[in-house]
Amino acid sequence: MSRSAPNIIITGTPGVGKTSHCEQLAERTGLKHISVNQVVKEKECHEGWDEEFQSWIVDEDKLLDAIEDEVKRGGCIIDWHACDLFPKSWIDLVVVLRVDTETLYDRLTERKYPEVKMQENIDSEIMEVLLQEARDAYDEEIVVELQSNTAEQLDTNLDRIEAWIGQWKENNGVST
Ligand SMILES: Nc1ncnc2c1ncn2[C@@H]1O[C@H](COP(=O)(O)OP(=O)(O)OP(=O)(O)O)[C@@H](O)[C@H]1O
Repeated sequence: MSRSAPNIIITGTPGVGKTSHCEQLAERTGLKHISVNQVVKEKECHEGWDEEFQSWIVDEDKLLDAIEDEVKRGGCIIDWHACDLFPKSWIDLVVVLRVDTETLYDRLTERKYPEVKMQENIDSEIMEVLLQEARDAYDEEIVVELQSNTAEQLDTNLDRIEAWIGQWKENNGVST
């Protein structure tokens, strides 16, 4: 099935700014924001709640089944802190958001994250875990790393992604 608009994953360590980017990008472009957290919760794509990490234990097969039809039509912005479970054939662009350690620390402190979760996320950002995961799972040319420390960077990122969507549509013969 050919897509009428590209599918984009916006990923990164919790607190980098995925939701902020996805919501504003959806508003600007009309693409659909798929918040995986919300899908997991609403469609019960999980095997229970992890108390220590305060997060759902995701059933990936159920999750993929839940979003497959929508994603295959195209025009989805997938918002999640993991990316390698989505089939390569579904995805046109993977944006990995990055943030400085101090900024991430402040954002997670504000959210009152449990200590174990806070440390895990900060380590993960320092070790570039999500960037590596994206590079391992997708072709190099569709993986883009963008900084998300400031509101100015967020705006510039949105401009870049919006321009990329326009270019994708042109390349794929989709009128805008
Ligand atoms: N580029 C940015 N500049 C300044 N503040 C930002 C930026 N991106 C996000 N923030 C702020 O950081 C906090 C976390 O952002 P957001 O919820 O978008 O992150 P997230 O990656 O979606 O987190 P999670 O994975 O937990 O859902 C919010 O208070 C948001 O306003």
